[in-house]
Amino acid sequence: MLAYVINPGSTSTKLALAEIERGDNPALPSLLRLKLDKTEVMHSALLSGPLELSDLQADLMTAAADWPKPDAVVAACGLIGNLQAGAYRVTPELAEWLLTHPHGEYTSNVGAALALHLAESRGVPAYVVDPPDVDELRPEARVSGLAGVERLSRLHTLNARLVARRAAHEQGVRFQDARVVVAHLGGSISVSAFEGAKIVDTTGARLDEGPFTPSRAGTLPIRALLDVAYSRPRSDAEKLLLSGAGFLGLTGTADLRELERREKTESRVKLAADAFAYQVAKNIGAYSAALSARPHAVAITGGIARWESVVDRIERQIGWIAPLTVLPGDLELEALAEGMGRVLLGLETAQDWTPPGAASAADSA
Ligand SMILES: Nc1ncnc2c1ncn2[C@@H]1O[C@H](COP(=O)(O)OP(=O)(O)OP(=O)(O)O)[C@@H](O)[C@H]1O
Ligand SMILES: CCCC(=O)O
Repeated sequence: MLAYVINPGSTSTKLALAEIERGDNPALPSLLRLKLDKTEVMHSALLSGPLELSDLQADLMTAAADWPKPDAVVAACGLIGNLQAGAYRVTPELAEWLLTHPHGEYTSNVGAALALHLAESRGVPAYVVDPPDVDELRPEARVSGLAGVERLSRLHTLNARLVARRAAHEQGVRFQDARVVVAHLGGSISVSAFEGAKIVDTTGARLDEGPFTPSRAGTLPIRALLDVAYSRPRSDAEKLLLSGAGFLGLTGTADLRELERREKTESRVKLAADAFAYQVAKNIGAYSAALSARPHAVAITGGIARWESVVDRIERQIGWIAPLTVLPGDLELEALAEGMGRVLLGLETAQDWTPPGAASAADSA
């Protein structure tokens, strides 16, 4: 099977021609064979209007001009409304909804429109896979200690699901039978618990919970949070918590490659790295406890998984919980291709998207 794969980013769009086949292990049917021919289309500004969209559509058509006809086109997408994980058919309504209801700074809001354009030009269907707001939380995971405040599911779904599946397969366990904890350690961070192929609990990835990040504060003591909130306007508080905290606030830089070099000679940097590894380990422990039994695997991914001494510290602390899989960087193109492949190969069924709220409005009518 062939698919065009699109992953829009803030400065470029990653594209791939993916060849996807069934693997040869009948015990692990979703362990697919994947060949990706990757390319990158640069764009100078965040897309915000129809002109920029048509420019990018034209760029992608040029990049894929010589590619053979695919069976489908698949793209990453933004928030589409608290759904189950998996593939969703892109309709003109979904593409338009993502462009006109962008929640937050999700550059991938444009993904569905790009996929639809390329797919229509080739006469094949378009899909999006595993949006960031996939919501499969246990009912009790939703409840906070303050009535009316719900915990949200918003995470690095694409990468985390792929990494969870690979970690399960590494232990010889089918994803739907596995319990896995995934820590995505990138520019933003989420730690999530997977059971029965569902994301049953997560720290979330933005103004939610979890470890500090290169420039975000992560979970804070409530009294400190109140001090921050009451000492400045909300927008300044958000700016501080999202882009003036974490490693940046503790050491003066969010460049972790630089900190990796400095940690041997600077006690302040070593303490920050110790604290980061400690917070990640504690969250892995907490999300292991969200599972019904000991996890089959723990996995670490994202750019920070390249910082070897941090990974070593984490492994020393959580090694007793389960074997550790380390997959540095992000594998979003692979995740999109595999998600598409599972549908094209008949291992999963694609779902139809309805706008958030449409079902409940219909129910109450
Ligand atoms: N070799 C390395 N050693 C230490 N840190 C590294 C290394 N390589 C990358 N990083 C850090 O990883 C982080 C970037 O991770 P990643 O590329 O996963 O982030 P992103 O894609 O920008 O964001 P996100 O993962 O939240 O979508 C940066 O803070 C960078 O400093
Ligand atoms: C998945 C969410 C990532 C972010 O908002 O940083």
